[in-house]
Amino acid sequence: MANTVLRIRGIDIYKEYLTPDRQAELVDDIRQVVRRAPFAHPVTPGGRRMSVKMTSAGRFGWVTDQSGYRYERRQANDDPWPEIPEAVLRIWADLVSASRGPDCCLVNFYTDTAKMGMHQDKDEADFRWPVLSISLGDAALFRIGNLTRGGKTESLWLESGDVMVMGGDARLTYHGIDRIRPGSSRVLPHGGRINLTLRVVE
Ligand SMILES: O=C(O)CCC(=O)C(=O)O
Ligand SMILES: [Fe+2]
Repeated sequence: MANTVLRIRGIDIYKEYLTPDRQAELVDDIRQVVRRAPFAHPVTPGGRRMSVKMTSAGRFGWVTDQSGYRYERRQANDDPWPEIPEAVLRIWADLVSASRGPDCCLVNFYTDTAKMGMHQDKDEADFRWPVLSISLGDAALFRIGNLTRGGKTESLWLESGDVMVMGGDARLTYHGIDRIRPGSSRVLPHGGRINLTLRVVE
């Protein structure tokens, strides 16, 4: 596979990092995760239902509801979150750290019309650890902003098999997903997009 690494505003984007076989394996693994931790539409602290469906794997899951954004050790039904699949951990070990694994794999599912507003990932305790993001399925228009809200932005399409690392000075860069390009991938048989973000929480 071609391994073009783009660097945009300090964010590393590994285009086509995952072969089609690895992408298919990850999709199967995520299907198992979702069986044990079903997707839900989270509600923001402001009371708005997010268009993206979410679930998590790992020691912590990221949740949001009227009482705020946070990490939880258990699902709403008190079950622990499923383990992060080995194939997912391998990507972190290869690109971030072989000695310290992530605590959370947030799983986002985007239907054709879902999007995610500009935000920072800042609910983690130690920003020296990057956030690693894996894209599967339909392409998504990813917008990269600045360390404070507003200002000029740049956008790029994240495609199935792309892996991104937001670390260092770019760890707290504002980012979001403007839109999905429906029908752009066959990796998910029923369409849509899965994004996995790996985070060190504690
Ligand atoms: O879907 C993406 O590529 C970005 C997801 C994201 O920013 C997040 O879950 O915090
Ligand atoms: Fe984010």
